[in-house]
Amino acid sequence: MKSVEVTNLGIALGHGAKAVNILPDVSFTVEQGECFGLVGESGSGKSTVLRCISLLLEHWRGTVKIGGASVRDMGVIERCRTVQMVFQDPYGSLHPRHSVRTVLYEPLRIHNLDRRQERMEQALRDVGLPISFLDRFPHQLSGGQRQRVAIARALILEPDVLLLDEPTSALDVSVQAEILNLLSDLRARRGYTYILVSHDLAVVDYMCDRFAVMRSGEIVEVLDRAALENNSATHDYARELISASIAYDRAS
Ligand SMILES: Nc1ncnc2c1ncn2[C@@H]1O[C@H](COP(=O)(O)OP(=O)(O)OP(=O)(O)O)[C@@H](O)[C@H]1O
Repeated sequence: MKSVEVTNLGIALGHGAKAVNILPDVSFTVEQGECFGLVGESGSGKSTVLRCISLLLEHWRGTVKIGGASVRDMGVIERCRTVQMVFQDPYGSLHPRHSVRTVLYEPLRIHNLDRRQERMEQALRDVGLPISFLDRFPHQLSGGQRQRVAIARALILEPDVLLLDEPTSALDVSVQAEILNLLSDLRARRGYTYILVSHDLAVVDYMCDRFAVMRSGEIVEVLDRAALENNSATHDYARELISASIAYDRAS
């Protein structure tokens, strides 16, 4: 699997005089096989970082390398087979009139991969769904099952890196744990590298080896998961964020 190096990533969004420097200058490195979290308040730029890495946004400054190769220098096919994204909302990310078979078949067709039926069946098995689900449509699936299909779609091209943008926050609490367990097992078995955006430090604690605390488009501190236990953050904002989360957990 591959490491990710983000160096001096910057982007302005909006047009003309209204353009806002959303990410002034972000740098971080994720080891191969690591789960690296991005946390911070709403609007701090976490999703924007993922959208730049995946080239959903293109007009950014700086460099993003995966396994030493710049994502900009990869062709679309190579990039899709290197990095895939899973979105927050499985309702929005699956086409309502496309069966699971179509969802999983399309990337195999576009990338001209062989053994398509076998790969589709394996992808469903990997995410804990029965093969019969190939003939279901999104409205015939629960929220958790939809997110499993979205994960299967991301994995079917056998990427090295998964970008996870709040992958459980649209789901019921009981289902959230199932999806986190699935993602965690897949990483343990296959060694994927994850970058996980979450506003929930309990999710980060469960999933991540290290995490970056973001504020106003900047990384204020990178911490080990262990820092959550005794709140050993040194930056004021990171310490406040962790304290607020601990206080919230104790109250709920
Ligand atoms: N297309 C756009 N044009 C202008 N501003 C944008 C655009 N997309 C995002 N922004 C702004 O960029 C900032 C960062 O947004 P982003 O979605 O990356 O934050 P986030 O930390 O992921 O927030 P959340 O947790 O709410 O998803 C926000 O202030 C947002 O309003």
